[in-house]
Amino acid sequence: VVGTTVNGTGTGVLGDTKSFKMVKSGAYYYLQDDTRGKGVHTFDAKNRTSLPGTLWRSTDTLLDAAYDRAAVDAHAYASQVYDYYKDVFGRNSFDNNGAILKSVVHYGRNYNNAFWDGTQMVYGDGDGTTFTSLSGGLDVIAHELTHAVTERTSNLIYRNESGALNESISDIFGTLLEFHTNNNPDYLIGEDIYTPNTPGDAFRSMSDPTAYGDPDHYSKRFTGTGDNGGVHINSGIINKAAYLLAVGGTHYNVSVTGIGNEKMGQIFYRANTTYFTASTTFSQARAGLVQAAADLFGANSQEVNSVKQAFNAVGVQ
Ligand SMILES: O=C(O)[C@H](CCc1ccccc1)CC1(C(=O)N[C@@H](Cc2c[nH]c3ccccc23)C(=O)O)CCCC1
Ligand SMILES: [Ca+2]
Ligand SMILES: [Ca+2]
Ligand SMILES: [Zn+2]
Repeated sequence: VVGTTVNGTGTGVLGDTKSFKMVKSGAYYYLQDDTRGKGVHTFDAKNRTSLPGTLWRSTDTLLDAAYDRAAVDAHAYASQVYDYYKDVFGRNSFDNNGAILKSVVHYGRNYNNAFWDGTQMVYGDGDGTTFTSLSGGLDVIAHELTHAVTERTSNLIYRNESGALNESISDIFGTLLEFHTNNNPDYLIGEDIYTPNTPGDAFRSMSDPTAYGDPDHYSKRFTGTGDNGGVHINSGIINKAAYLLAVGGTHYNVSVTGIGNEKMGQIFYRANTTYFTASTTFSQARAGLVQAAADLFGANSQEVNSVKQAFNAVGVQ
């Protein structure tokens, strides 16, 4: 819509208060942020599955009803992910040309998932037991938006090893968003929205993928056809390598010197946007990450050595 920017405030999925930009047009206020790129727009699918639904409209700037919570987080967290890519990597939205960030909430009925469909981020409300509204997890939103970045850069094929690499990159930046914004950061994925009645669990772990049945070494990779050849399963191998690269540690008797989250993120961002291609395998990813680290820190740097150690530790040469 065409209108004037105003400040909105609201309650998120976890009951936390946050502020965001809205546009006032006539008598209504919309979840439209005109201050970031070409805009951040949040829609309401009204529990149906036609997309994108309608641009979120309110009669005031206070979104504190239960039905508003999913939209508040989708809008505020999408803005935070926009700011991260702009401030940290100088990337203006997923297309690096300010593309409008579209989010849709209240998709379907009790829909226990979320996805990037090539045009927008779509979030279900969950069934209230296995999941609560999936836009309530900053790591989930950054995960989905990173699929858009990957699609516009390496465009890693969403199947087998390139797909698991695609998945891991999304988990990595989902996690880096939590640390960058200091939003209860951890190396778990989906902890804020998974099993709302059970604290401390998640559906994936980067620090210990085996905690949720995912492999933490190449010798344990899934070779079946399910899950597009295990894209959400074998991502554990790269997730573990990324965790070790950032934090350090000894894994299967291989010691890795940690270099910190920021440098790990820089290396993965540069590799994904410069060296990875649609068909990049785990082994080729190692080479691309080594090259990215060399570009950033020098061929004989600790960072380069730590990338090699991390991939040795998960059995990828
Ligand atoms: O973006 C993705 O990789 C996932 C997209 C899944 C999807 C793909 C195509 C159509 C619909 C849904 C969504 C997320 C995901 O990892 N989903 C996993 C785990 C999961 C979520 N909800 C589930 C319900 C049942 C089984 C598994 C799941 C999956 O779909 O495998 C990412 C972060 C949070 C949810
Ligand atoms: Ca997390
Ligand atoms: Ca839980
Ligand atoms: Zn994903």
